[in-house]
Amino acid sequence: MINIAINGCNGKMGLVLTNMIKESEGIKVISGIDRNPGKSNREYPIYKEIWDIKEKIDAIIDFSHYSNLNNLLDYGTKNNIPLVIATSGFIQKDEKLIEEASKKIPILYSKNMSLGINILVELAKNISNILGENFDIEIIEKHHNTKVDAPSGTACMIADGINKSFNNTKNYVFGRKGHKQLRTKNEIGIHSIRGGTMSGEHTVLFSGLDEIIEIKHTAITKNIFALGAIKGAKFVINKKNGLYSMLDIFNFIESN
Ligand SMILES: NC(=O)C1=CN([C@@H]2O[C@H](COP(=O)(O)OP(=O)(O)OC[C@H]3O[C@@H](n4cnc5c(N)ncnc54)[C@H](OP(=O)(O)O)[C@@H]3O)[C@@H](O)[C@H]2O)C=CC1
Ligand SMILES: O=C(O)C1=N[C@H](C(=O)O)C[C@H](O)C1
Repeated sequence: MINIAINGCNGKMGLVLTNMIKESEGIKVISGIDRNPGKSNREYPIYKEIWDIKEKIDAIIDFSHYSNLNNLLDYGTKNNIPLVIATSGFIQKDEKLIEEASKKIPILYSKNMSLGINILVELAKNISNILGENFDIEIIEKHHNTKVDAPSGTACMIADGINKSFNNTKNYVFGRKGHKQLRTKNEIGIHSIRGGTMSGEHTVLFSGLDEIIEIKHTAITKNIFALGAIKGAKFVINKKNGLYSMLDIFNFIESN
């Protein structure tokens, strides 16, 4: 049995993950952490501080807030606990900290836990390699009206993937308010839409002369992210120190 703590257990993903783990074999939530522990009733204890966890846990799944990162990494590295980090909104400096911590413990970090998005990133890289500079690339992401960070981590992950195909020469342009010049060839536009209960939609547009290629992924429910996180926890607990992505997991699942 794999014993899990959920960081951000009172949030939307915390609830979906709790319910999905209940129906999964070989894995159980035994602790939760959230800044307002009394807000929800769960079948496991909820702590305000990660340092208060009393149970013996095998891994932590983090769907919380980017401001929690230091505590999470400190706790993980000091207690030798593998981490699945799904939270978004980190800046480059934070990602450097994740990389550093992964020298001491195994960390699975992915801005999107779904299989589909990870495939979309690979497709977008391939399309970019084929099209070269001839098409303008824009990414549009749509999420629910309670999402606190913009652009989505996934939109950045897609942009970073595409940028690799251009030897990291592209600039990112977030919206175009106030722009008084033409779009340049070396930009990737990133645009955020917020509304209702959309679980997450990402579209990449490759716009050329008189033709458009569009690839889109839609998360129909949040279950897909929870499922990926569960696979992530099962994967990461048996790994050596290092930084892993969902692509490592899908290879792992195929070969097992
Ligand atoms: N990688 C992936 O596939 C996915 C990643 N995510 C990411 O996971 C994170 C959580 O998503 P979601 O569950 O929808 O968000 P919620 O806001 O619903 O949940 C976050 C939880 O963390 C708590 N929290 C703890 N510390 C803080 C803090 N310092 N500031 C704000 N909140 C804090 C919140 O408390 P309170 O309610 O009091 O604010 C809340 O209970 C987000 O970053 C989101 O982008 C989401 C889905 C998929
Ligand atoms: O906040 C969300 O809901 C999501 N956040 C992640 C992101 O920022 O990309 C992943 C997913 O799109 C849902």
